[in-house]
Amino acid sequence: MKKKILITPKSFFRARNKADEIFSQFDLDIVENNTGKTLTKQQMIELCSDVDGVIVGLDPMDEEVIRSAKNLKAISKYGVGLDNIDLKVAEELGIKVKKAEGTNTRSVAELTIGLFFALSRSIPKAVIDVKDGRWDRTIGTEIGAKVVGIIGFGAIGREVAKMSSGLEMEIMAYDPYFNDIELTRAMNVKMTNIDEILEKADFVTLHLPLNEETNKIINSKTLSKMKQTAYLVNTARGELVDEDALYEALKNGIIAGAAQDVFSQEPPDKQNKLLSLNNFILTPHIGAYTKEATERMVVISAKNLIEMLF
Ligand SMILES: NC(=O)C1=CN([C@@H]2O[C@H](COP(=O)(O)OP(=O)(O)OC[C@H]3O[C@@H](n4cnc5c(N)ncnc54)[C@H](O)[C@@H]3O)[C@@H](O)[C@H]2O)C=CC1
Ligand SMILES: O=C(O)CCC(=O)C(=O)O
Repeated sequence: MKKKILITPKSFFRARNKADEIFSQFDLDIVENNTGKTLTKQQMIELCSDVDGVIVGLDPMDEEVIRSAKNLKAISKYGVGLDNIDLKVAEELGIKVKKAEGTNTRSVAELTIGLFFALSRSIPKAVIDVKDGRWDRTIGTEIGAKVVGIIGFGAIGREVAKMSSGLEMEIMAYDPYFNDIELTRAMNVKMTNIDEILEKADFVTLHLPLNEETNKIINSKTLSKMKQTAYLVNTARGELVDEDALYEALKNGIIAGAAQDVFSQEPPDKQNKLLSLNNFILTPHIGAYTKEATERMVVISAKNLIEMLF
């Protein structure tokens, strides 16, 4: 029987041909998000009203959207963060949910390491300076032998650890749900508590999911435990960091700098105070935006949806 599906992520359509090979074997009526943007809740309610399945990016799939989608049987996440999907309601209604596990691990880890360098050598400032006619040779710091503190030791956290090890960094990690001691020994990673990470790390990097437990895990109290010379890097989710507290910490020299790929509101408001700070750098949620990762996300999210629907 024909199934109607909705595909929302903009970058899905760049590698669309990879999914067509999979879709062509099934009887599908495909609706596409042609706005080129993340959809609003109202748009999701309208577009999901009669679909059997959805491949969803960062668009809201909250309780109201899910309950209003009367035919919905499957949600395939284009990516790995499930924080935009109300998993409890989906479970209650028997709607299957699957993420495209591991598809963007390498890309996010590479961006994270790139942000370490961007911060430690003030690369964004240096580019702007020279283009604006200033020859200001800022003295940075080396990364080798510095301590990286990884909060969330899942797929991306472990990939960052591997790359940090190649840079000869000392590696610490905090993850209350990770207990493969053999692996951490083999990787030369010290598993510890969050306080030791905050107190000792030169780079604190976030790789944990957003949920009730982790919302604002970085706040004025945790920031105050960090070294004045330390950098915070967030390529996970904006809401993990209290942005007002981060602004105060950066402005008052509580920490040296921060980089974010993600914001609690995307795109951030032009008035967002963080954007006015020289020691704050950012990228527009491009962690998974590589040719390789998007192709993997397209293939796996398409396969996952088909598996759940047929
Ligand atoms: N910037 C971007 O474009 C992307 C961002 N992400 C974000 O990165 C996150 C991590 O992705 P993966 O590593 O693939 O997920 P994963 O599920 O493999 O790893 C997450 C790890 O966090 C740990 N964790 C859970 N609660 C924790 C807590 N309270 N404290 C410390 N650790 C905790 C889990 O035990 C798990 O090991 C995603 O949830 C997503 O929000 C993921 C992909 C792309
Ligand atoms: O870039 C995307 O659309 C999704 C990437 C992401 O944030 C995730 O995988 O959770």
